[in-house]
Amino acid sequence: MAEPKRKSMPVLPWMRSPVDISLFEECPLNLLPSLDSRLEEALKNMGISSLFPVQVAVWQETIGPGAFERDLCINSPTGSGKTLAYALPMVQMLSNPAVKCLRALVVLPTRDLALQVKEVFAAIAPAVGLSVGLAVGQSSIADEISNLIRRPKHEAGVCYDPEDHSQIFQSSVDILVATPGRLVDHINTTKGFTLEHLRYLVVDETDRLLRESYQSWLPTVLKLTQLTDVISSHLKDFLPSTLGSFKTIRRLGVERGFKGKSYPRLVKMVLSATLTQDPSKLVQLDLHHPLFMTTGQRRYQLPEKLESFKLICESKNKPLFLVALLQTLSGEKCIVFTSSVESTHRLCTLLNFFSDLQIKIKEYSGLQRQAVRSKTLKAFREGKVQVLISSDAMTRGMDIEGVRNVINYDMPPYIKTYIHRAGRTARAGQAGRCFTLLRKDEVKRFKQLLQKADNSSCATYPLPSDSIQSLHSVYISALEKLKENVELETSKKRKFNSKSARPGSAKGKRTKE
Ligand SMILES: Nc1ncnc2c1ncn2[C@@H]1O[C@H](COP(=O)(O)OP(=O)(O)OP(=O)(O)O)[C@@H](O)[C@H]1O
Repeated sequence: MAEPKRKSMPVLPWMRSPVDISLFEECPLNLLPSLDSRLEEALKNMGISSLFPVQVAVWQETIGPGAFERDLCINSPTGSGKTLAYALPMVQMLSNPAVKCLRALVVLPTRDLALQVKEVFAAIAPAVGLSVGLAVGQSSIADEISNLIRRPKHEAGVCYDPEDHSQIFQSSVDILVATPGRLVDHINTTKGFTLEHLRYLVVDETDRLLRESYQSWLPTVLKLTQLTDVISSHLKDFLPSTLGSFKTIRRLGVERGFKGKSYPRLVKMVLSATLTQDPSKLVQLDLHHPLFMTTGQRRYQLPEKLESFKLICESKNKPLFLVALLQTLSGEKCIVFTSSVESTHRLCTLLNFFSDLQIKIKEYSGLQRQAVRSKTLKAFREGKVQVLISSDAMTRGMDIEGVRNVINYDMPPYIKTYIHRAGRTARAGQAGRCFTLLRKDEVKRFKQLLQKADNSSCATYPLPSDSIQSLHSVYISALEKLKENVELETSKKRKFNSKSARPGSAKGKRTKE
């Protein structure tokens, strides 16, 4: 008899005795201890009447007895409500500010994700006198600066030191939601942008953000928030100019939860549905006495009400199976994931040549301009588009109401990819289905991959064979059209590239944002 597989033990000792989020229960707002009544009202306006388990658990460690004493590392399934889990206690702690200054920073890997998180803050923060800003490069840097920094009118007769930015610039926001690249731009170049007063740092989708350096945003932020005024006077002349305004040194002070320290500790919360346990990655965060919070015993969890199915077919018949599947799903909102931006484009073009398919299908990928992506996303949210063909640009964090199905057109290479893709459905306790199209030779590897997650059973989805047969002739003609389309696009691209390469050509000078 085969020996049962041993669970892998985290290397870091503090990860071995986590708080188990699954032991917490939903809590009605009126029973949540110490919740500010204005926030309760704001939550009700959002349609929220109780907090989810991860939100209750984090509340206990922040506003409750935990009192923000420790940095929190939160591993909780997709759609379990992690955004509000960190947003709510931070907003409550920062409520009724005496002066406006940037005190909370939330970093996310993509613009669309940052926009989504900003909406959550914007729904609760104004209720307690806080404002939220966005630094994602969606608008011009000048527009962004004017939304983030205020320059108060000078009073007559008062002398101002032009070098002292704190006298002439003021933050317009208390909370900033940012992508790493734009954040570094502001740190380096925006006059008056300061992390001097920062009290909370959230690194959402931590494992994704720690995978790349993104212009060294993390060491930069940590450096700027760790230095004290005392050190500053000695180091001032030696810091590289890339660290931007030296006004980002934090002020001295004492606050609750930072016993024995003469300056406020920067509280960090890091989160993911697949939080890394790699010490070499986590060390970059410089966590203070971290507390690991996770759901259940298994490292990887899928949403409780997610059903997983597989469809086995030959490579060349994949489009046919996909079309037949989409027909059986009869217009339900659906995201189809492919392995690359190129195959996203090709598949979307091909599907739109299936004339009988009465479904609005659009692509969403990193190859497109942000404006196009945002427009597509809006149409998908509003239900004007029913099927989104996406590269992994949509994999993480995106919360779109009513997505009932996720289809892996290409098998996800890792369990983490499966979890994040599948997690676009079955959110907030709703039911959802994840279908994966597989070649015969992929079945075994896919089974092994799913075994790494809880509730990993995956039945074969029964597609009636006549539904596939009937599509053959349309498929042949759609393929022909796709071929013509690819040729046309290739020749257009060639022409564009040769024009761009000409010396003095305006297009040749265009740079990517
Ligand atoms: N207490 C609540 N009651 C009802 N709905 C909630 C509650 N908290 C969050 N939600 C909703 O649940 C959905 C998922 O929340 P959220 O996006 O924060 O999940 P997540 O855990 O961050 O997921 P992911 O790991 O995919 O980023 C959102 O639509 C959100 O509005």
